[in-house]
Amino acid sequence: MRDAYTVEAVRKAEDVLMARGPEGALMQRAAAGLAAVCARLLPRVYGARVVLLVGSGDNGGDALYAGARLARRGAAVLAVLAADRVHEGGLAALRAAGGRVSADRADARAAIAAADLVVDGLLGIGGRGGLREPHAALAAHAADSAALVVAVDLPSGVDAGTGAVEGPAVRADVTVTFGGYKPGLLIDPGAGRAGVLELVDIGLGPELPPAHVRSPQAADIAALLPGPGAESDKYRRGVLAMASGSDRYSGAAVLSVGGALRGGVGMLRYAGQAGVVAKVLDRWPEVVATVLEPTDPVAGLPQRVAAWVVGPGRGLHPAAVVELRTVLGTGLPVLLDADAITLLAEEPDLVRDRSAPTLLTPHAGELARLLPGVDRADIEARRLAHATRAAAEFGCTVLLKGSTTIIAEPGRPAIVNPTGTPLLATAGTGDVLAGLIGAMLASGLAPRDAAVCGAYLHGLAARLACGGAPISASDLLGAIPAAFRALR
Ligand SMILES: NC(=O)C1=CN([C@@H]2O[C@H](COP(=O)(O)OP(=O)(O)OC[C@H]3O[C@@H](n4cnc5c(N)ncnc54)[C@H](OP(=O)(O)O)[C@@H]3O)[C@@H](O)[C@H]2O)[C@@H](O)CC1
Ligand SMILES: [K+]
Repeated sequence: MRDAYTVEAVRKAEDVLMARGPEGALMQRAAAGLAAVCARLLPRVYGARVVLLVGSGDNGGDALYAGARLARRGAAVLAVLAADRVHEGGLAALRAAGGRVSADRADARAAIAAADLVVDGLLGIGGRGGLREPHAALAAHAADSAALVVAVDLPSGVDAGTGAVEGPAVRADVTVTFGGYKPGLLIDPGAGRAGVLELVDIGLGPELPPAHVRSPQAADIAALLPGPGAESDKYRRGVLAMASGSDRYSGAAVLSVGGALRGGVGMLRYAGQAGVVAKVLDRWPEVVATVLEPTDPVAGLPQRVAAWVVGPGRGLHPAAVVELRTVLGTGLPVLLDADAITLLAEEPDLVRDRSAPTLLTPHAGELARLLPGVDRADIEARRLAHATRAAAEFGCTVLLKGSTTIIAEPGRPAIVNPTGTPLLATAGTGDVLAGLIGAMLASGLAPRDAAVCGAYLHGLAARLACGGAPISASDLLGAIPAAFRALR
């Protein structure tokens, strides 16, 4: 698990340690860790051309002390100063180690273009908003250079707490972060700027509160996943009921059912209109299906099931409303996706008043419907805040789909899924996800764990499907078994 902490929590922990230890000890630990990662990344430290981008704060101090360490090992280190005043001790250490210092813009540009390694020490957790000048120009030069870019603590211009990027920001190949991850390193757009993450332990651990945000790794998912035991039968593995698709959107039914079957559901009971039932059975003969009568849309809904998935491609007509009320009226775990979320926006109390486990899986546009006064762009820019708010307002688990999928539940740290990929931004992949998570719910996982496992496998399957080439939702279905195998 990667644990991320708010800036306030990190600063508080640092204060406690600084009051206890010798002055500057934390910065020396940070700089030593940073220099070690830089040395590892360079083919040879001796003679390597290293440029430090140095801002006015302690982030620049880290860069200067690390630069001094590299200079002592024979690297040609140049510090480019972005402010009139920079960390004095760090500057003195660099000079004493034989490093050079420049504040000349033309010099800086040429040196960055010719560098092997650029160390971004412009801003750390003290940064606010998009980069000002000359920081922005230096970040642009680093982006134009063939040099490897290593960010100190976080890429400058990324908001440490949220991952928001408001204007120019550094794009790093590697980010060396200190004491604990910051949410902005795990959540897009910040996560996309951070490259590979390296955590340096500076001893904050015992002073940190519980994580604000967590990001599960492969071993965490493997430990959560239900596996069929020797005595499993189809009922113990879970029976899932599904109300997805319609004669108009039959693909949503075929894909969501496929997601559940590939997700390891013991038995799937599907209910829908005659035409869509035929298509589901044609593709997935293992499904137990019921045709719903137009005159009484709920009489034929499956009974004796462990969990429900409602909504993908189901439509917004009156029968869908009656169906949604009926399913939410059971005491079973229910996943609401797509059209069911749009309907819920009209009757939010259906979930607010519910005490049984409930999971909403909106994308940003759907979440905007649930949160009055917020638009899609706001949600994209501040995903963590809005997912957390929706979970609190509806008193349930919320999985916000997107470039970084976030899973929020009241009173628990939010989870960031690390396997997301832009390849998933294609029609039908959300239907597959709803089915996959439904299978986990039916097997008995709590909504948060089911959502975490489903999102992780879904992203991994997308990455495995075509080796980085564009994929369809059907390709994604085909790759789910490989994603499971990769975790075993
Ligand atoms: N605390 C510790 O024990 C340890 C801390 N450590 C390190 O310290 C880092 C935090 O250091 P920090 O607090 O000095 O802030 P930092 O991020 O360097 O910069 C603040 C300066 O930037 C400026 N500025 C802000 N926004 C800007 C913008 N958009 N564009 C341009 N400028 C902008 C702002 O100026 P202002 O806006 O106030 O005028 C202010 O002067 C932390 O990330 C880690 O690397 C480690 O050594 C471990 C021990
Ligand atoms: K930085």
